[in-house]
Amino acid sequence: MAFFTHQVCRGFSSSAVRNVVIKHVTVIGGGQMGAGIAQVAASTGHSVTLVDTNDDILKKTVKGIEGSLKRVVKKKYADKPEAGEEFIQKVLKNVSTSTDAVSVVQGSDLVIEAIVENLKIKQDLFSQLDKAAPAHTIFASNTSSLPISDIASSTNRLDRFGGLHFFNPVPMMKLVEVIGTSATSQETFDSLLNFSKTLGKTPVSCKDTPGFIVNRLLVPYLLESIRLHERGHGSKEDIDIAMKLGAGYPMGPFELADYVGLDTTKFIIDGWSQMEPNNPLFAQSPMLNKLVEEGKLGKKSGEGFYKYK
Ligand SMILES: CC(=O)CC(=O)SCCNC(=O)CCNC(=O)[C@H](O)C(C)(C)COP(=O)(O)OP(=O)(O)OC[C@H]1O[C@@H](n2cnc3c(N)ncnc32)[C@H](O)[C@@H]1OP(=O)(O)O
Ligand SMILES: NC(=O)C1=CN([C@@H]2O[C@H](COP(=O)(O)OP(=O)(O)OC[C@H]3O[C@@H](n4cnc5c(N)ncnc54)[C@H](O)[C@@H]3O)[C@@H](O)[C@H]2O)C=CC1
Repeated sequence: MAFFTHQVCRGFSSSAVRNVVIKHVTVIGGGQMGAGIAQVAASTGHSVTLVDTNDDILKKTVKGIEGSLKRVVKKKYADKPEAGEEFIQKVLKNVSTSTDAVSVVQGSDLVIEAIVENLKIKQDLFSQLDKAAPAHTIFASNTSSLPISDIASSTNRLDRFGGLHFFNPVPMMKLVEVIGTSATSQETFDSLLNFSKTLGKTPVSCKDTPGFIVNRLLVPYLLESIRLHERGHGSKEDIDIAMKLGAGYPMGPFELADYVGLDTTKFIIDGWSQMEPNNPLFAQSPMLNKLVEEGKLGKKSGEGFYKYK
């Protein structure tokens, strides 16, 4: 259920929106990001419905959340294993699953989309949800690289649409980028900022520009690392060691690209190179393209630049 503060809604089309205190969250996409977002929301007392395309994926996602929670409690409840187990069960009770996004959004204050990085697929999803969700429900995309305004254009709730960009692995990474478009209402933006804080994260405000802040800097760096290797100027192992020990990064660029997912990395650079074909920062990488074509998508598929068990 939603609760509203009694503020005046300034100059936006919706009559239904005030600052929404978010209690029930629908997370769409149970992959790496959706699982992490659902886990963190459920751990901070929100009731969460997690949606994916089939029950096998959802079972795997919930198992993954349980595994991640075990890692969290191992540290947090090191001296009190029973309290740790109790915490895990409490969190898991806050999570339900569904393969029918349209039916579950009816009870949601916030929908966070974390499906494949493809504009048309995201637009199709939101267009359907827009017809089913209550007026007060805020929609947010976790897109890495697509304009939020383009995704939102498939709906009639432009004032109640924003970006919530989390980082991988969500349980560990403290940042959330909150993105407002020119049509996002102040009330929606504030609700998203407040929600990020209730998750224990630190939000930063971003404009709806390509890659927001982090990815606009990070993705060209990842691609330039791959190009450096393609030019024969360093092995991937040496480049990874160099950036960890020479620049203090927790992962080298090849480890990180594998961790993010090579398909997602390629989706990002494909979109930007189409938008600005002459920008050398957004140039394609034959090596990245080949790996994705071979289904080597990084850690999640068992092989990318490196092999994983
Ligand atoms: C593409 C986009 O749109 C945006 C993005 O997300 S870009 C990617 C941003 N992310 C990064 O840059 C990540 C960089 N890497 C790191 O910060 C770290 O390597 C890391 C936090 C992922 C792992 O830390 P690490 O010290 O290198 O490795 P590791 O020993 O496995 O983990 C340390 C602890 O982190 C915690 N941890 C790591 N992953 C976890 C997870 N998924 N769930 C819960 N806990 C986790 C655990 O407590 C773990 O301790 P245990 O080994 O006892 O389980
Ligand atoms: N991987 C990363 O490091 C980050 C990714 N992102 C963004 O988050 C989104 C998801 O990325 P990942 O979790 O890495 O992808 P992923 O490939 O791990 O998971 C995507 C999930 O969405 C599901 N899905 C696809 N279409 C669907 C639909 N129509 N309805 C319901 N479920 C559907 C898939 O079955 C899959 O389980 C992308 O937009 C990506 O750009 C954002 C931050 C970091």
